[in-house]
Order: sequence, then structure tokens, then C-alpha cells
Amino acid sequence: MTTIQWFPGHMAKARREVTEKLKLVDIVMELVDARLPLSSRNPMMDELVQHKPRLVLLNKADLADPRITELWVKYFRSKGLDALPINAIKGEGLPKAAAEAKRLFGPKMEAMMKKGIRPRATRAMILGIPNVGKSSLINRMAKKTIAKTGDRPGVTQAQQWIKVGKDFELLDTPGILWPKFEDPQVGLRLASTGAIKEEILDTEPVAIYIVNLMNSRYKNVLETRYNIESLPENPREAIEVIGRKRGFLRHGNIVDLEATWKLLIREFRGGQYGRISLENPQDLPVEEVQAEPAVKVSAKVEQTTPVAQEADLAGKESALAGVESSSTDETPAGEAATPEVEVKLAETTTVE
Ligand SMILES: Nc1nc2c(ncn2[C@@H]2O[C@H](COP(=O)(O)OP(=O)(O)OP(=O)(O)O)[C@@H](O)[C@H]2O)c(=O)[nH]1
Repeated sequence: MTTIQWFPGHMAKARREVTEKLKLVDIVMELVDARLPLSSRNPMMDELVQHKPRLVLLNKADLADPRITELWVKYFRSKGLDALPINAIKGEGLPKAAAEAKRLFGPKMEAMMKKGIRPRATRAMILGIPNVGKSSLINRMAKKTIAKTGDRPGVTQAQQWIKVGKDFELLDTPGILWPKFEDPQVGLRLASTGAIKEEILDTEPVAIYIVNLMNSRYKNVLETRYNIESLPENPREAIEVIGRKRGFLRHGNIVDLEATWKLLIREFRGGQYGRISLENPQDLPVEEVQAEPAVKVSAKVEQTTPVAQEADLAGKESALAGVESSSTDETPAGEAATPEVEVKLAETTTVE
């Protein structure tokens, strides 16, 4: 059993801060992790952003399976949201993103001009969960132009704006929101990519999750990486074989499992297994994608696993943070054997 501890007060605070900042901008750039675009979204996003134009940026696209990223772009577009893959570190996709942001603000700008208001730069803010790449994106955009436009009065405090190109401005502090945690599988996906700190999640279930994912979706990658002819189906046995092969042995020729779990997590996060996507729109329940002509659903949905929830979790969280209880409703193949994770809310532990 693994426990993710969570402090719902953070949700409420983040929500307040984001709501204030939203008043200052014309459009929102919602940053998600291209490898797990659903688990790395915040459940409050739609409610918070409402009718403000929004651009979904699938960041870390360099680490994700490009074929699946393409499907995600179509998925979001079919939901009426503009979406683009980016790499915030290298800046790939950013000129397109800035142009798209400007385009999204176009109708409002025209309306303003009709009222005699002088045209001005499109103002945007970046929103996303921790570790999704918000600072990297801001730094990358800032590096290009460096010039800050100076203070402009905000609602509660002065805000800095970063000028990007000649008619686009970015708020220099991102809005941080939290991922949804009710679904244990979501916790494991987030932990696998590093969005949840290791201290709050045991390494063993994360390593097992990774091995299951690789075995079901990216066959033979582990075998090739560790030069093993054939790994056992059972993830625990597979981990032992990998540990032994790598020479992680303790006194008495016993495999150091802890060291092997950490190796698997480190190498997965580091991209040593190649470009891997943890979520695929084709795994979504059929009704989720049926209304979407752009997304071809070829995979049969095998089953959906009920979410193991603490009885008081949903109520407690929604009461404190105004969050609807929600989950991704899908369990991709290979995740069924993952150990159960208990998700708990805690008043004392914070997740940053
Ligand atoms: N490979 C790759 N790594 C990225 C990309 N964008 C960000 N990263 C890495 O992801 C990690 C988190 O990036 P940050 O920019 O600190 O993320 P953040 O959203 O600002 O994180 P918080 O400050 O925790 O909210 C860092 O190690 C970055 O180097 C990307 O496009 N590709």
C-alpha cells in the first residue's frame, strides 16, 4: 500500500491566486505533459478558465511517443480546444504557440478596435501543475526577448510582463494548479514522470507500474536496454532479473530491489527507454471519444477499473477546494497488475 498525502488547502489557495491573475490576461496557455495529458491536467481548469480563449500546450513532447501526441492534439481539437506540442527547453513549437495565442485573441481585439480602443499586445498566462515545465517555458520565452515591459498594476500586486515578439506579452509568474489525485493510477503516472516527489510515494509500485507499462506497450525495450533475452511477465520477477543483470547485489547474492526500483524510475524519467506516452486517447472509454471524428478509436476498451477511493476523500476535497470528484476513467492495458495505492488527504503534509 502506498500513500500519497495531500493538503487540500493548497487547492483553495491556488484557485484564488489563479482567479485573480486570470483577470489580467486575454488568453490562457494550459501546459500539460504530452506523455500524460489527462493526468497532468487540473480538474478545475474548465471551471476556472471558463470562456477565456485557451491554448493547450503539450509540453515535453520530446519525451512522448510522437504518434500518440498527434492523437492527443486531435483529441483536444475535437473538444474545441486548440492544442500544440512543444518542447519548452529547446523552444520547439513556441513561435507557433505565440502566433496561435495572438490569433485566439483576434476576435476580441477586433471588437475592442470597433469600440475605438487602440490595439495592444495579447496578454497571456501559463497555467499548469507542478513540474510540467512552466518556468522552463517562461525562461525560454524571456531569453528570446529579455526585455520586460515593466510593472503594470495587477489586482492585488504589480505584475511583471515579458514581451515576446512585438505583440504578445506573457505574465512572468505562472499559475500553479494541482493534478487530480483520486485515481491511484493517476498518482502512479505522475510519480513515474516526476510530477510527484518520491518522498511521498513508495518507489516499488512506481517501478512496477513502469515495468508493466513497458511490457504492455513498448515490448522488448527493457530487454534491449538491459541486454536480457527474455524478461519474465511478472513485473517483480522482471525487476529482480534486471537488478541481478546490473549487478545490484547485496550480501548473500540477494538483489538490491530498492536500488533496482530507483534505476528503473531514473532511466524512465531520463528518457533512456525512448519516447514513451503513458496515456493514449485510444484507451478512453468509447463514449469519451465517440463525438470526435478526428480521433480514430481502434482499440477496444477492455475494462475500466473502479477507483479505489478513501470514502471521505471526494467529499473532503470538494468541500475544501471546490473540486468535483473526477478520474480519468481508464486503466490502460498493463496497469491492472499494479499494486493498489491508497490516496489520503493529510492536514500536515504538503506536496510542492
Ligand atoms: N525533456 C524536457 N524536459 C523539460 C521540458 N520542459 C521542462 N522540462 C524539465 O522538467 C522539469 C520541470 O520543469 P520546470 O520548468 O521547473 O517546471 P514547473 O512547471 O515550473 O515546476 P514547478 O516550479 O514545480 O511548478 C525540469 O527538469 C525541466 O528541465 C521539455 O519540453 N522537455
